[in-house]
Amino acid sequence: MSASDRARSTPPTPDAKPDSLWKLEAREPGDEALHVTLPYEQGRRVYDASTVRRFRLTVVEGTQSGSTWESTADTCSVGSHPLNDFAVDDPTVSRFHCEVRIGPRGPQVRDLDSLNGVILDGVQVMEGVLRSGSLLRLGRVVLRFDFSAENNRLPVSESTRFGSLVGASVAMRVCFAMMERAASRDVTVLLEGETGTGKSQAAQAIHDAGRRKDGPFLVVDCGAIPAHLLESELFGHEKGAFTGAVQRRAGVFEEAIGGTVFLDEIGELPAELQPKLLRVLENREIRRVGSNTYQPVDVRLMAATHRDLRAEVNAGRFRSDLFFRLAVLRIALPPLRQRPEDLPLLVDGILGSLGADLDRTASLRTPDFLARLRYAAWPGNVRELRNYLERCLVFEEAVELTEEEARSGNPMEVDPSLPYADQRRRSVDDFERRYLRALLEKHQGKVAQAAVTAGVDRVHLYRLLRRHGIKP
Ligand SMILES: Nc1ncnc2c1ncn2[C@@H]1O[C@H](COP(=O)(O)OP(=O)(O)OP(=O)(O)O)[C@@H](O)[C@H]1O
Repeated sequence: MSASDRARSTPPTPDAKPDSLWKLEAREPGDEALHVTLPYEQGRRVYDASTVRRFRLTVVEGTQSGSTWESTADTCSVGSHPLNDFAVDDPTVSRFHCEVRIGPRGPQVRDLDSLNGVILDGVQVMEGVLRSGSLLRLGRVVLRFDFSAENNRLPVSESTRFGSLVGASVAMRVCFAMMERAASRDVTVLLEGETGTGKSQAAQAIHDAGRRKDGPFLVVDCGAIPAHLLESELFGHEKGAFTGAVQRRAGVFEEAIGGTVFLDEIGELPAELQPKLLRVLENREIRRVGSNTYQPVDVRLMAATHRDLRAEVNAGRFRSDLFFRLAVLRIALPPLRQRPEDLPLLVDGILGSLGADLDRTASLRTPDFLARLRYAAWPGNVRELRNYLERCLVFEEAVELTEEEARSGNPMEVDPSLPYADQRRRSVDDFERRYLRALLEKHQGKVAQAAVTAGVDRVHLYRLLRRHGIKP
């Protein structure tokens, strides 16, 4: 936070709590909880607060009939695991069944890939909009959603920047508030969000703003390293531990002592390595491949994922105990399409970082230009915006957006001003991209399996993926 940002502190809100530490609501002995209550702090720094409607979930059918849960923030996870915000003890309810969230377009429910699905007012949905009185059926249990009379306040940073990240929207400033908190403690952080939303930059910025800033910050992309090499990459190996281990080698955890290890795409961590990582988080110790002894490591861990790990837990692909150890503080970075009000700041910040002077920035960012950016879809989020702005600088004008960047939210939309052949190609391209992404998601990126399901040759599938720039 800059000195000028700090100077803009506002007086404490009337209901500011004197509590200067965040509260981790542990619900099982030894377990840190997923649910973090971020306090308002008096004295040193004061957060603005934005408000969200408070809501209530009541069990109207099922064994816990009559029990109620009232929101304290903007989200509620519901499931049979005791560490959910609202734990519903019923065998037909999945461990993480669904999430209710007050989003930019009002209250919504999202199915977390539960076994029995979410039936909203009689209709099965993956995502659906709620209204007061809506009924949610989860297996044999029915919940009613109601708004309460009061509002909840969310902690919002007073700053529109954290490290290299910028954003003026409430959603980003809520994230910045959490990042400021994460920097002031050694807590394990799980960063969630679509590709290009700034997860890696956020991890780096939290490290840089924390007490380990002079120590190493080492990144491992769990999805990019073959499973059989990942263990040695993380924990190191002894000489002769396996064919090719000609000498003893320290792993990333040893090399990062005094600093931070950032595990990108943690959802790809192979099942056999999950208990080993859990041990690092629980006991702060590692064992090199081929060694019989554990050694202590003083390392902070941060992780990122573009998947919802709770759905991975439901599917049995990710250990729930590891999820809770990682998710002591969860920061969900919102997609760019949900925060168009960030565009002017992002454009200025990115053009500046690309070396554009004030004149070039001013000539490019006309109201028309910003309006076009506002209606684009940005599936690759800020990374895609950055690439686009770089193109504009190279060509010294506001170049056309590519089809993918420009596509509005509705994939079925057709443009009758285009020739038939162009429109058809556009629709087919759109279908192919969405199909390929869903196919890979279903098969966790395993192209051979995906090709069998799709009924196409593996080589053909690779060619399609390459054509659309999709990495398995
Ligand atoms: N809020 C932001 N402000 C400024 N730049 C941003 C912001 N968010 C992302 N960026 C920029 O977008 C690019 C992508 O960011 P980053 O690599 O951190 O995303 P990511 O979520 O980790 O992506 P992936 O999941 O694909 O690895 C970087 O150049 C980063 O600086």
